Amino acid sequence: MQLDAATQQTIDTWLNGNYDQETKAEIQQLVAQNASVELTDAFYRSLEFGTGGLRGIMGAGSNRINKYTIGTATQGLSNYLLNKYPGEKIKVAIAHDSRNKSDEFAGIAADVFSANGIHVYFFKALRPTPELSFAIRTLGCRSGVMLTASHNPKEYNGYKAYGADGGQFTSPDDTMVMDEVAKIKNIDDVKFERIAENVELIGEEIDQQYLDAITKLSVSPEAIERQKDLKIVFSPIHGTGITLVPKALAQFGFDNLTVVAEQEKPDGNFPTVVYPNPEEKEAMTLALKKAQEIDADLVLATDPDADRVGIAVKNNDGEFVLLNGNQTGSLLINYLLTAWDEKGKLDGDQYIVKTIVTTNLIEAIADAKKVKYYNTLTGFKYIGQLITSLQGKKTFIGGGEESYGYLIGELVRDKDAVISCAFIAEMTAFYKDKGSSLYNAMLDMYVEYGLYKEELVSLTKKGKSGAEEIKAMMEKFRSNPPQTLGGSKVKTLKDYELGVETDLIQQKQSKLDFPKSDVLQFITEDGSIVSARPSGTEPKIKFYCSVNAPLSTREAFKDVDAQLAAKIKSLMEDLQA
Ligand SMILES: O=P([O-])(O)O[C@H]1O[C@H](COP(=O)(O)O)[C@@H](O)[C@H](O)[C@H]1O
Ligand SMILES: [Mg+2]
Repeated sequence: MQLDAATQQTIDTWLNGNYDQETKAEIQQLVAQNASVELTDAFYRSLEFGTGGLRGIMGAGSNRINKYTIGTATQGLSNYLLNKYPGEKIKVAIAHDSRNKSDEFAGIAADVFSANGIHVYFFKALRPTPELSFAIRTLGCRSGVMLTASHNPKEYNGYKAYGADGGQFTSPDDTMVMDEVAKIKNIDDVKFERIAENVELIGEEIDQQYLDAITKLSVSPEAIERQKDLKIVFSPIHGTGITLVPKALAQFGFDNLTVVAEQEKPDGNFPTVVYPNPEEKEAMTLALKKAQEIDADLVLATDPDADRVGIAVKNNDGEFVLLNGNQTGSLLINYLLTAWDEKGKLDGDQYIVKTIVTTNLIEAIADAKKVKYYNTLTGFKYIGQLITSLQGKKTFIGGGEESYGYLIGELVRDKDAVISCAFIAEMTAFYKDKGSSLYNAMLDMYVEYGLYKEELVSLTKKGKSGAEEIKAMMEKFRSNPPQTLGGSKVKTLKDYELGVETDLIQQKQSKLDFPKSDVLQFITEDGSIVSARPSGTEPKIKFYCSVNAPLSTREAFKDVDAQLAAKIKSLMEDLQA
């Protein structure tokens, strides 16, 4: 069997150390089978904090999610907190989603925090990720963790780690936590013995505070009052959305909700879908079926930890169409700015946020409404960080990213599908109340600002060899960038890893004002953008394409849309040539 020395050493540590029999048996079985690929993947490194915290496949190994890696991460986080807040009675909050073992891992995190003398507010049953962010802020916690792998396949689990502001850790604290985790060389240095008096159960009282707070954000309660029978279909896709989305919609005033029965029950095997990800068309099938059956106005579906939401609306031919994250995000921002404007609430102090791989349509909308916009790197944690840095100086109206994540208001510092569902329903009611529909509101938005069409192409490359392949692809684009894309010259290259923007026509370079990140962007003379980056949560390389063209009328939509689809295809062919 061919294993490198460091990997072999880690395996030996696990086989000889204080790990339980079940774990050792799992490793020994792989050793007996000479499963060098599996062993390498499981042990060649320790799990690292990526875009969305720790995330990995469940199983034995330093590069897997198991009670030992969760325990070690929590010990590292505890050490960081104890250093940062010496002499203080530190409080943290813990929640978990519906995945297999999420509850068990949440218990381990509680054991370790409490054993370190940290007070734990422990959600006694599954809850959405955004509610954890809210709880951290409301309960004056210094940190919090959410046990979830978000929308990843069922084999995965993970650990989203939050700071005192309710946002996921960003630099320099993310590295400080990781350094503390890396310092733990021996599993015996992790305190697994729970101190029961340090663990306090929480639940309904936080739910109610959260629901009351988000209801106050509502901008168009009159429209909802008149359209309260808006027919909404909702699916939690076997996740945590069920705990709060129906209540939030009810509290906003909607009283005609149908929950997709087959997907209502939380279940870590996600038995009715291939992936529990509302970005996947297939995951929306049952919700769409229900919507057709009852002739609904709106379809909403949330991912397992209820921070993402996918939606579908009826087009003018009476068919339900799925909107992508750029469309929903643009619609939300357009609605919010319109409604704030109508109420005379825009006074120059407000702002919105998107990420660099999210549609520039949002910039066009903000410009037209004279509202300031910001771009951040991919990762909602950067949006959260920005909100915290501007808190008290400017007002955050809303923000979002292409990967189905949005947030309205400053109560939470992560994407929030509960708030988003309420506001997507509110905007649908708003346009219906004006005699239009959400679909027509989208067409009108395109007529006003131009039709922006985006597509995400991801290539999956698993394991150590996959990671190397992705690295090589990025290097190739970096050293040999495309000259033309979709028939138009590439005029700008942005390299966020080097922090440099190059004007390829004038051969001029300038600095990019962003933290370093492995992202490349090619911008053509006709305004198309292609961004390439390795995913930080899944073994994938991602290509984000964005093209746009003017749209003269609602009726011209299908033709212009088809032209833009063809353009994206040719762009992607050029890129892969
Ligand atoms: O997975 P989630 O929903 O927690 O979301 C996390 O991962 C997404 C995908 O990231 P990547 O492209 O690096 O895989 C990011 O867009 C998102 O901001 C982040 O919060
Ligand atoms: Mg999620």
